[in-house]
Amino acid sequence: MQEKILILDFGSQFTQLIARRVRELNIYCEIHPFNHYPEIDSTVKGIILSGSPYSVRQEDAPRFDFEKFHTTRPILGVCYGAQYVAHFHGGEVLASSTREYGRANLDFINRANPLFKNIPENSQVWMSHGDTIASIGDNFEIIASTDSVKVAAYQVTGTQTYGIQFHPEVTHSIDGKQLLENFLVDICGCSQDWTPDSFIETTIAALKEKLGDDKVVLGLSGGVDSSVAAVLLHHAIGANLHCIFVDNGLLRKDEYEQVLDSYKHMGLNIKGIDAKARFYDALAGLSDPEKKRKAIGRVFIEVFDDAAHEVQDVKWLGQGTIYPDIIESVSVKGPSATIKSHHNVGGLPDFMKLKVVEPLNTLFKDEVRRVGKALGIDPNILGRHPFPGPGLAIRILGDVTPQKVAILQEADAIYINNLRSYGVYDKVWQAGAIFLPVQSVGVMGDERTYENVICLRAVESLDGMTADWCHLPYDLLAKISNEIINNVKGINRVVYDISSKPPATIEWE
Ligand SMILES: Nc1ncnc2c1ncn2[C@@H]1O[C@H](COP(=O)(O)OP(=O)(O)OP(=O)(O)O)[C@@H](O)[C@H]1O
Ligand SMILES: O=c1[nH]c(=O)c2[nH+]cn([C@@H]3O[C@H](COP(=O)(O)O)[C@@H](O)[C@H]3O)c2[nH]1
Ligand SMILES: NC(=O)CC[C@H](N)C(=O)O
Ligand SMILES: [Mg+2]
Repeated sequence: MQEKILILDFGSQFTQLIARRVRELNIYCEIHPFNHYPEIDSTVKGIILSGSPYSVRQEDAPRFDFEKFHTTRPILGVCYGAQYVAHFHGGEVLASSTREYGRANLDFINRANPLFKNIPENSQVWMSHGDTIASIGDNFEIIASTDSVKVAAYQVTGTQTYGIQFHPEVTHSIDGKQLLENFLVDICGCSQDWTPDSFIETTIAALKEKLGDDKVVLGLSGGVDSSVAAVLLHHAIGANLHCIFVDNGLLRKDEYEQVLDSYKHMGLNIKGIDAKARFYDALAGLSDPEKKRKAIGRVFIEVFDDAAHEVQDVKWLGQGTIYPDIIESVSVKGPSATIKSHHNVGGLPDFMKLKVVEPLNTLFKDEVRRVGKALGIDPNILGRHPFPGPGLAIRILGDVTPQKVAILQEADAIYINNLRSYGVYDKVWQAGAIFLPVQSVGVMGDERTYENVICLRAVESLDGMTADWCHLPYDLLAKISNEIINNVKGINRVVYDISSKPPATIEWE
């Protein structure tokens, strides 16, 4: 059985980052809401309590059953997690006079404590809190301090429960990774054997057992996630995997033909379905982003359902869902406020009698790429920028028409080809052109024009959850702008998006 670390989420913006750091140490972990987690069985080697936007002093602050785990497993409370344990066990948490946000140095460290093994004097840590642990219970021992935060780290004496006020998961905590490794390896006893190869081996074995001789239909999009999912399933069930690639009329220029061709070379059993008209019909007259997404999701399901009937006796629908898709749709206080409906999360409609198989639903994107590499998948497929299932429909603001799609495809192709020829495509996490339904005045060949605007978007990111806009070179932007305005009929202005996520999102709808 796969050993793991459980991360209980109290709503911190850094919870995912904790998970990433744990995974980087080749240790498997799962995030669960503080009030809704699976059984703590023998595979759970330790528990991390996340930070939170709440204060432990608030009436409605998240509470959980700490006594249940205390002394049964090593526990590391981070920020809110540390404050929580201190506050309810003989100590006191108060509002500090100033909010402490940023770098600090540990001017006292108990070097004999295993949590601080190999961590140098004065180690820089990163703080983000408005409350402070003013006093601790008798059986607590301070194991690190800064000049303004006396209880920067503590241990509950005689137990393996620790609390730290700073955030080891943030890279500004220079020795944060070492501290996490100390906790996970030395204190929890994790074996660091979770690698792409071990993932592939256990996943293929588990898929074989789960699927037996059943047939699976998988939506293949040409993207990284579904490609890796398809190859894993292909290893497990061979010819019983039936891949379907839908031309929804919302793909990039020439993508349908190129993708079909590259998959045929991989030995996958793949069928292309031209459903352009069905998607355009469903989108006609819709301009609300959520309505557009819902309509696309519905048609996808209908097309998959038809395809499944054609194959006959299909029991499963395969999907390339990855971990962030799932995390984004759960929250610590009930279902999260929906920011965008990702069409592949949330289950299938009742009429579809298929069970869902999602071999990658515990992986982050970079882990999916590593697994794909270990499976020998073409680097050109693995290196592709993420492209949303609803495709160009959510990059055309407002209503979608085949004419607008054609304009956007041309502009987008010029943009992406230039990123490639300039050698920056692989440095960018994701790029795409956006069609703005805004007309502005221009002048071309002495004639007045009154045409639409294309916005270029390019971001850097690790997993799509947060993102910064890319500082693309001016000469490259100038070349792209020129080419688009000179070659794409209907466009007379190009702008560049300089918003980061949050508060903006990567896609515009
Ligand atoms: N045109 C399509 N044809 C068939 N299935 C699709 C299509 N577009 C999306 N899907 C399905 O929806 C899932 C979610 O799409 P998503 O874009 O998140 O993942 P992806 O395309 O596999 O990877 P990437 O994030 O790199 O684009 C895919 O894994 C795939 O199963
Ligand atoms: O499969 C998908 N179905 C969707 O409905 C969807 N919406 C956004 N995305 C992709 O998710 C990442 C984050 O996007 P946002 O910052 O726009 O939310 C980015 O990589 C987006 O391209 C989607 N992918
Ligand atoms: N990052 C945190 O967990 C913050 C905890 C608490 N809300 C505070 O401000 O101190
Ligand atoms: Mg995609």
